[in-house]
Amino acid sequence: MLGNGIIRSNGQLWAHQRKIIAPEFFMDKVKGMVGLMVESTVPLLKKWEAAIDAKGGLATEINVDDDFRSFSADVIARACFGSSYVKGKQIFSKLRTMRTTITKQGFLFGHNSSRFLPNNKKVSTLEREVELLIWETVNQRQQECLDKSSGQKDLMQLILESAVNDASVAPQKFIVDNCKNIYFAGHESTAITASWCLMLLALHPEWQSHIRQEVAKVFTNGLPDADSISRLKMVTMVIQETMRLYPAGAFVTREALEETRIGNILVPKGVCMWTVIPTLHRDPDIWGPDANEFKPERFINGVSKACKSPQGYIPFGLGTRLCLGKNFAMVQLKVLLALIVSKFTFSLSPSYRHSPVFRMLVEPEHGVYIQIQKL
Ligand code: HEM
Repeated sequence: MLGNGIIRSNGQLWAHQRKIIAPEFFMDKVKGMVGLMVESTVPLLKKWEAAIDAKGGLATEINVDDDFRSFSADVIARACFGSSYVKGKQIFSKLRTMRTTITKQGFLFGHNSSRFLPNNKKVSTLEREVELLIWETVNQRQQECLDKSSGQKDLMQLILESAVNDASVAPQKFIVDNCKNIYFAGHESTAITASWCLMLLALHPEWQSHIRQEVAKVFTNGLPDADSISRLKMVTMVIQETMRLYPAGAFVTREALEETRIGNILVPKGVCMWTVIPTLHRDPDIWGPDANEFKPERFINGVSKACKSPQGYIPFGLGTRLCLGKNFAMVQLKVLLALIVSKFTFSLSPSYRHSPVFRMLVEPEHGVYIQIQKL
């Protein structure tokens, strides 16, 4: 599903791809995207307001998941690719179907290649359709770049140039694989984290109040900007605690490139090690006896004071392969949560059924339903 893009590649090819993509998500670049993140939040806020108005202002049930997916799809498409949302939306929905089809077969990443399995035929068809759509978007983007000849290059343009200039890679595969990687890594992980945040905030109205007070103090004119976003301490703590309890990415994997000793375990060359993030994040030896409870206050003095070991908290992984969208995801989540909580009050709907499920990412199996009212 992810081809040979940045997520699955190693060695020279990985280093080359990381060098192109990572700078696009450095904090100074991300700070410049706060405005477009706010713009992408507005339709969601309006949609929820209209739903409440339609009920005469009474508490209204809302399923948040699809709206969060649309929001993060919009942000990533506009921030990185300048592509039209309509095409982006089709790509995301096909990638999502691929992800759920693959995980139905019980595989983690990649799928059994036997063409006799009925689901594999579906996955291959979806794969072809996704590649075609991405390629159309690339062509459209190439034309836009020619028309505008703008000095500012976005991620799509950088990937395009790199593919054309590098003789060691097949340009079409390089572009399609990396677009799929960014769409996949950047879109659903953020949307799912936002769903878990709303579920936990719905259960903890006192944290909605803390966020509201903070937002009132920090935002001028009720809207975030690059400076005020970095001062949202309560919002950050809520996101950190949510990602401790429900990290969207469930595993960090590493292959031993040579025989390696870890403590008193000898890991033979070629063995792949999987660290299960949710287990680590709920280990009472690292987090204390309240490890299963939602307590954002544990992060008040930062991650290093919240747990016994800095490697005990890894929602974005660690080391050289640390998630390169970490800043982008955090800022996006802060904008979204701050605006929602400053406009609405909400509780968990009786329709919500708690069932975290692993489908490459850990998501709420039946979605998150809330009862929401305007403030
Ligand atoms: C809340 C949202 C997100 C979570 C929980 C998350 C989590 C992760 C995790 C656990 C890894 C593996 C790190 C490792 O192996 O040490 C990872 C890698 C990665 N993430 Fe994210 N991520 C999120 C958002 C994003 C966004 C928004 C983007 C891009 C726009 C992104 C792009 C990537 C890429 C490209 C990698 C592979 C990095 C490499 O192998 O060099 N992620 N992410």
